[in-house]
Amino acid sequence: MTDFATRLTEGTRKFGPLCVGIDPHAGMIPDLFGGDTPEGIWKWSQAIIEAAAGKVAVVKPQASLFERHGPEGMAALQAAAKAARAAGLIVLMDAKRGDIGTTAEGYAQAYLAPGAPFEGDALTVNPYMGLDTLEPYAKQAKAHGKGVIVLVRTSNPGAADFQSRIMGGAPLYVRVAEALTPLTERLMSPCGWSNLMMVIGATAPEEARAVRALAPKALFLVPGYGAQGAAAEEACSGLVNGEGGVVSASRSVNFPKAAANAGDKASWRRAIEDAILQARDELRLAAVA
Ligand SMILES: O=C(O)c1cc(=O)[nH]c(=O)n1[C@@H]1O[C@H](COP(=O)(O)O)[C@@H](O)[C@H]1O
Repeated sequence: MTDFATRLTEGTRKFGPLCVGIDPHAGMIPDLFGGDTPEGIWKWSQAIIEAAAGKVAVVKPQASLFERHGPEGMAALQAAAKAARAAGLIVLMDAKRGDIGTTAEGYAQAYLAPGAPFEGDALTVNPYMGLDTLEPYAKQAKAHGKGVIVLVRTSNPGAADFQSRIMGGAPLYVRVAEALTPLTERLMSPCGWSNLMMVIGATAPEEARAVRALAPKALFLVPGYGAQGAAAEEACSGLVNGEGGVVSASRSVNFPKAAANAGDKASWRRAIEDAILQARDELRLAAVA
């Protein structure tokens, strides 16, 4: 079994660090696919996956935007994760789970266990309830070569409300990164990177450098490039010679202007592919600059 960190590192060596988000926002799914219905978001997700396959290594479906359609939306999420993995893409399930250890077990089984209903290669989780709550995910990661993606310094403006508060002389996000050191070690991959991935927003490049110094072996998931305003150079500030993580983009590659104006599926597909290739090439250059 080739583990998450190894596959991600090989994939980003080949394609660069862009991770294509799959974020079916309300009111944004073109009528070409059936609009904002469970069937529409599935057909649209499938088309995004087809456009991304062979151009990038990694995709990140956002669970809430499927969940809002209830069971049929969750069936679309399940189908999207399955289709992406079948297309050879590495799938980061973005559900930002967090619960006490005994019930976190359920989330770990739902998203990371082999054959799980929403099986991905890795899952985003919230560490706020404590290190013990990460154990069920770590157990799946260790047993099945999966990745655990822990929020450390998020990209949103409110990240400063709690994460930047000083705690014992250092910001809370630094304390979180420090506290994750033993888990990062436990989940080390033979490739030299850990199966522990940290979320570090592209909107916080200095914080990314600070966390990289503390966590030299953790992979980074860097959201905030594109629609949230961070530039490619900022997004890549925590990468090391182009390696050590991915930069995710959702709205900028899901809903580029040219795609909104497309009158048929072929021109929609061209617009999406152009947006993916432009972001991919920009990030690939910035990652090694
Ligand atoms: O974990 C995430 O993916 C995430 C963490 C974070 O700090 N900020 C953040 O924007 N995200 C996700 O990354 C994506 C960003 O989308 P865009 O702003 O459209 O590129 C969304 O799916 C967010 O939920």
